[in-house]
Amino acid sequence: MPNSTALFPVVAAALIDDAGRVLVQQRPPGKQMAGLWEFPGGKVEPGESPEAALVRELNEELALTVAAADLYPVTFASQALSGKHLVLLLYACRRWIGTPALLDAVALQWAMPAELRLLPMPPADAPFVATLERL
Ligand SMILES: Nc1nc2c([nH]c(=O)n2[C@H]2C[C@H](O)[C@@H](COP(=O)(O)OP(=O)(O)OP(=O)(O)O)O2)c(=O)[nH]1
Repeated sequence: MPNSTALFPVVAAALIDDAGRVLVQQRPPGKQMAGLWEFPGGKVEPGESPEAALVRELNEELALTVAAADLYPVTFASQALSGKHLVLLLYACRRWIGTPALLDAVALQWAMPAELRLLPMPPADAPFVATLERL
């Protein structure tokens, strides 16, 4: 029997600066997983490519201008989440225009990949940290 669980596509970016630090943001109160630290990004809207969605989200959440060509697929997570099935695509990005602005999150911080282990993050993100440490 086919599995009818709806896929829930989400894109996220590891913005990596010249020092090798990665930008994470803290989810605001009232949202699912409030208070956890995440990679900037969000849901892929119907009809949108993952890259277009991430370019849009980085602009909406951080006021950054990013070219789709500067988004490099790194890895993904696949897990059940609230009755749906989350497919979370992680991209790396080392080039953007602008300075990250706090438009959506409670707080932003640049952290070395090893330091991310100390932050509470959504369950799907845990394997991403080890992958980023190896980049
Ligand atoms: N952006 C992001 N979302 C993540 C990460 N890890 C993780 O499990 N998620 C989950 C949390 C949410 O269930 C979903 C993203 O939804 P969201 O509510 O942040 O998306 P959005 O920015 O499009 O939000 P909105 O327009 O509905 O306010 O993916 C992550 O590292 N970054």
